[in-house]
Amino acid sequence: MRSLLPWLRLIFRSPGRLATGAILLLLTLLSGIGLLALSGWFITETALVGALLIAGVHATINLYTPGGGIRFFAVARTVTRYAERVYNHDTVLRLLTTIRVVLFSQLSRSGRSHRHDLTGAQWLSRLTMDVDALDTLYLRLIAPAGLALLVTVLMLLVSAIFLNVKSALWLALPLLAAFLLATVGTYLRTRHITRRQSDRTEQLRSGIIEHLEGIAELTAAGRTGKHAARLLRQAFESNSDQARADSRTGWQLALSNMLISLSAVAALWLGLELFQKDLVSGPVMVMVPIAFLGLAEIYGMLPDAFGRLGATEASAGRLNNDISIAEPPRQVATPGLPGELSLFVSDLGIRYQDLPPLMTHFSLQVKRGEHLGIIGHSGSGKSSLADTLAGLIEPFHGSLAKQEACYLTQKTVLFDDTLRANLLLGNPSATDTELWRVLDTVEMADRFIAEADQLDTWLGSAGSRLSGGEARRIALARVLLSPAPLLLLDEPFTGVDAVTRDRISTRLNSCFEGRTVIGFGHSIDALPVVDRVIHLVP
Ligand SMILES: Nc1ncnc2c1ncn2[C@@H]1O[C@H](COP(=O)(O)OP(=O)(O)OP(=O)(O)O)[C@@H](O)[C@H]1O
Repeated sequence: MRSLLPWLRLIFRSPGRLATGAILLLLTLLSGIGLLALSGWFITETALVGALLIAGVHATINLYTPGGGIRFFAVARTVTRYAERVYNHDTVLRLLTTIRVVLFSQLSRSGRSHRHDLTGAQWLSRLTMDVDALDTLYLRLIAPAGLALLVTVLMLLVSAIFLNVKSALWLALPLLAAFLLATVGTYLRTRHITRRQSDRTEQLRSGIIEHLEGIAELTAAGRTGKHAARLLRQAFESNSDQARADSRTGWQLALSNMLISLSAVAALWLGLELFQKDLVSGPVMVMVPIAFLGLAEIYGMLPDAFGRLGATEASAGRLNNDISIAEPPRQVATPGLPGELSLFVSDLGIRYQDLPPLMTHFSLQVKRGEHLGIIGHSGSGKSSLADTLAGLIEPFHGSLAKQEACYLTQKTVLFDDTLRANLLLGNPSATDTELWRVLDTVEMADRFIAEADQLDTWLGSAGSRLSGGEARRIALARVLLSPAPLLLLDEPFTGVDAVTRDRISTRLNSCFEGRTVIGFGHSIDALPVVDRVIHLVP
């Protein structure tokens, strides 16, 4: 339950809205109960008056006031239900916005090192599922449970007034039991299953995304069937949990409904005793039990909501974990940058989560306009260092100061958009002439001049309409367009053949003039021309 606390605090940030929504829900429920109770009273009254008239006894009945009351409750029920739905769903959408904004602003502060274990699609799927589980916490669970208690107390007061206090106390017993069965009982009986089911669903969704992303590799290895069979098994396990939880929730609902019906029968029985002693009238004797039946509407909402509470806790736990790793950024000194330097790094330490440090006491000074190559074996920490210099990974100690930098990451990232839009990300004010010039530098101008749409050619999802080496050169062109004085290039020529690479390297010299460039690669050949080289040794 504790996992829900931060989210409950967030939900109760606007108590006025929540209270208004609850009042509208209460009015809907009371209109429904009023409609049932008054109709029961009226039908009994007319039946009794009819019987008296048949027996030749003089009797009169006022048809208009109760008839008007019944119409009032019927209209009020419809109107308040409509208003309640519109208002409360608007509240839920607002809550969703608040939760998303808070969550994403916290996550965006987290270092890249914390996000490596899931792909973008897996993150999206997981966060959507977990946030969706939270947004109905108030409307499905808190408001109905609170109102069920309130309406129950009101009903007991009505019984105390129309019957007597002793009857009300007797009637409180089955209602209290129905409430506990529908809420705490359902939660306790389903929480382990639904928590496990939530984890399994999360793993299944993640597995399906992985399957789709790796379908080419799986097909090539002839493992599609085996992989799909594993997913089907996971889906079966998740569905079995769901079925088990649904069955338990169904039983709780049935038992709680049975107790409400029992309370109605008990109210009739207690009323009958009072009727026989002439302490209540016949219509009142019928009205109270019928009003009790109206409680089934609000009680009926509870088992489903409490049956999902375990899954909601699991979602909240996962989100809390994401946020806790997202905060707080470590305090790394950012000294002033001496005028002649582009980058100053002193005593830097890099570490992934709780793993042993990847790098300690790393110091480096790069002069403005200098072209530096940092080379090392695979796994020596080049990309981690580049991420740290770019500010994507928070170092655990040391100090770092740099000029404004533009970073070509090791992974080529292109957006499902036009060539122009992809390039303009590097410099939104670049002219078409500048775009063609930079395309020429990376030897991609001819490729797109031949296209009908030229700069407006669509690149496809993640640049899927380009070869690996072509996509890399477009990503490089985007970085070259940036006006940043410091460029960080992680393996800039991945996928580009050696002859093309050498030609582009020569052209890059003029682009790099006056700018500081730090290239990261396995060997000096993999980088543009550099003035100085550093070897990273793991
Ligand atoms: N998110 C992460 N969590 C834990 N360890 C990581 C993470 N990312 C990288 N590492 C580890 O850090 C080490 C350095 O990785 P890094 O990617 O920086 O090396 P690299 O020199 O760029 O390698 P390559 O040339 O193969 O790209 C490796 O041992 C790698 O397994």
